[in-house]
Amino acid sequence: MLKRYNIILYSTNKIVNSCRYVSQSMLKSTVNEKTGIATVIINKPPVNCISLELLNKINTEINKLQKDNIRGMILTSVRSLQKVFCGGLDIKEFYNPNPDRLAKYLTNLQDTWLSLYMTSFPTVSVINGHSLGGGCLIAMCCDYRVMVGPDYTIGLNETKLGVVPPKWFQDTMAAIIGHRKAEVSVIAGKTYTTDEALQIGLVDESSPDIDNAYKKGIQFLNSFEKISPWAFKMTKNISRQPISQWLIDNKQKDLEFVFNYMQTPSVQKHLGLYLQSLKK
Ligand SMILES: CCCCCCCCCCCC/C=C/CC(=O)SCCNC(=O)CCNC(=O)[C@H](O)C(C)(C)COP(=O)(O)OP(=O)(O)OC[C@H]1O[C@@H](n2cnc3c(N)ncnc32)[C@H](O)[C@@H]1OP(=O)(O)O
Repeated sequence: MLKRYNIILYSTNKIVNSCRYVSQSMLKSTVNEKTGIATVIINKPPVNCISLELLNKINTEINKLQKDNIRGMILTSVRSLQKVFCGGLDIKEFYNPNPDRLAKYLTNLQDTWLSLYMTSFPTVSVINGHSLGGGCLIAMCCDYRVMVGPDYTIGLNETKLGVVPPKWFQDTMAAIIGHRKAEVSVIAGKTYTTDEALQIGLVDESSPDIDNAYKKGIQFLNSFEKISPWAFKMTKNISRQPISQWLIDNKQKDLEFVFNYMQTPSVQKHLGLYLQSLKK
């Protein structure tokens, strides 16, 4: 049986020297057997945008780590992408969608958010690049955020695409920076530089480089060495349960609403224009 570990969601290849397992595509996950800390690296060039397949992998991995009783996790993006932590949900999943696949996607998104938001072990996102829309969401699910800077941006920018960030996206942000600041932020689809994100409390620490950001993440996880895993889990659960319970209670309603809403001509038109604007 492994020790209890913390998780840092982070993008690097060289930190972990003692690997329990590594999956080769889209998501690399390693557990340092000495420290019990998992490093989960998103590796989906060019911008780590989240397709249905990547979503499945993230959810499966979190659930695996949950069973392995790790001490903590770092979540990050592969270094070779250089300037992107996560470009958000894959807009192509929403544009002219296949209805079956869209339903699967939205269900998986709900489940992955629930898994990552409610992990029983501590989690850190090492945000080593831009982190927009769903990218900001997964970073916000973690217990601690260290963002590399100064030139990257983070935020829930959905309104800029002509879509509405669902209630649980907005609640996740409000729990971190407070209702008023979150409201102003999501309405305008605001994105923040590393310094601005630090100032409003969207991230906990900043760092000029990735290695240092990773060290800060590890320090955060090590701060739980003397905390009982049970006390950690129960306290986090009490803190986050009101937000997660809303989704658990309203999953089907939320799914049906978003499923229909995403396919309306007006949303499709906006998504098409946004996709076009991203093309080189
Ligand atoms: C009553 C209740 C109401 C509730 C209603 C709810 C209904 C709402 C439904 C909610 C679901 C919708 C939520 C969506 C959340 C999101 O995540 S939307 C996406 C947000 N992300 C973005 O806006 C980022 C867009 N990308 C960029 O800004 C840049 O690409 C970058 C800064 C990340 C990186 O820049 P750079 O390195 O210069 O790369 P590019 O050349 O721009 O991109 C390369 C390549 O990737 C494609 N691409 C980029 N991002 C995405 C993406 N998110 N999805 C799909 N594809 C993407 C880009 O088009 C380029 O493609 P080509 O190489 O040109 O083919």
